[in-house]
Amino acid sequence: MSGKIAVIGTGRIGEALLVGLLGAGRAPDDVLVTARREDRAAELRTRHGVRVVENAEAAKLADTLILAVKPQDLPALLDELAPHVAADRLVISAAAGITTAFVESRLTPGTPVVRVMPNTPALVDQGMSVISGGSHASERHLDAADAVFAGVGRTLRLPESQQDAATALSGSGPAYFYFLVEAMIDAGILLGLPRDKAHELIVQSAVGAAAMLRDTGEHPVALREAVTSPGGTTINAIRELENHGVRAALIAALEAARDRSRELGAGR
Ligand SMILES: NC(=O)C1=CN([C@@H]2O[C@H](COP(=O)(O)OP(=O)(O)OC[C@H]3O[C@@H](n4cnc5c(N)ncnc54)[C@H](O)[C@@H]3O)[C@@H](O)[C@H]2O)C=CC1
Ligand SMILES: O=C(O)[C@@H]1CCC=N1
Repeated sequence: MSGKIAVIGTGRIGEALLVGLLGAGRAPDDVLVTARREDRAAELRTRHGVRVVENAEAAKLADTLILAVKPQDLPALLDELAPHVAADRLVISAAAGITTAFVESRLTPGTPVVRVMPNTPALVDQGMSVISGGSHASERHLDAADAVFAGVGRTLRLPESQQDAATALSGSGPAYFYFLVEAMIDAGILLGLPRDKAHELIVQSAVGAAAMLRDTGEHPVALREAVTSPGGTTINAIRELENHGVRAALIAALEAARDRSRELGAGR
């Protein structure tokens, strides 16, 4: 399935996907976006050279619709789009928590719906997108969704029952790393380093650690052990992390994110 793609709701993740799609070589003429406010529409036109259209027009013109509005705004958007979405279109929802069954229930019966949980590193082609099909999504539709998101990073298919967990891990995941980086830069300040130098040291350490995780195939425990010299500095830091319950805090944090994803979908 090729043709035009529309990003409906071009906020933070919508724009990240847009940039990723254009960066992956999709022609600006083949990408439509929608925005609620005219100043935002003008910004998107100037910044990315894409056509900004009304939601209804996007639904009529695009073969694939990516819905990237907040879960709370999705019901109203679906009601607005439904009369204009032909049942041969592919509808991809990126809304946390919202089930394909809910989206299907608001559209023409038989419309293929795919649920995708992307993440913002799609902006730099390093996204992680988790894909699940609804009841009318065939292998061809899943392949089509896969092809769109593979252009902006890695993709993984999981049963929809695991999407709330995936949302907690990879959808929200980048935020946890930014939080850690922010805290580690603060530590650099405490240790007397200038902020820009602390930033450089931590960001490059994060990039290096991420590349090691991805490229060596080593388990994170082995990689951490290789940094942790007997009687050295790292083990003192690790002891403090364990004393402060950082591992348990992360487990609880991701569980809370998973629960919120479930809540967002509940009753819808
Ligand atoms: N921000 C992220 O890292 C991720 C977000 N998501 C999901 O993506 C969705 C959007 O999240 P964000 O981008 O963070 O929110 P956001 O608030 O930055 O973007 C939502 C955009 O949708 C627009 N919008 C709302 N109703 C509209 C309508 N009827 N027609 C056209 N545009 C409309 C808003 O004006 C806004 O620009 C949510 O459902 C979220 O669960 C999924 C994965 C990652
Ligand atoms: O915070 C949120 O609800 C969205 C979903 C995953 C990442 N951001």
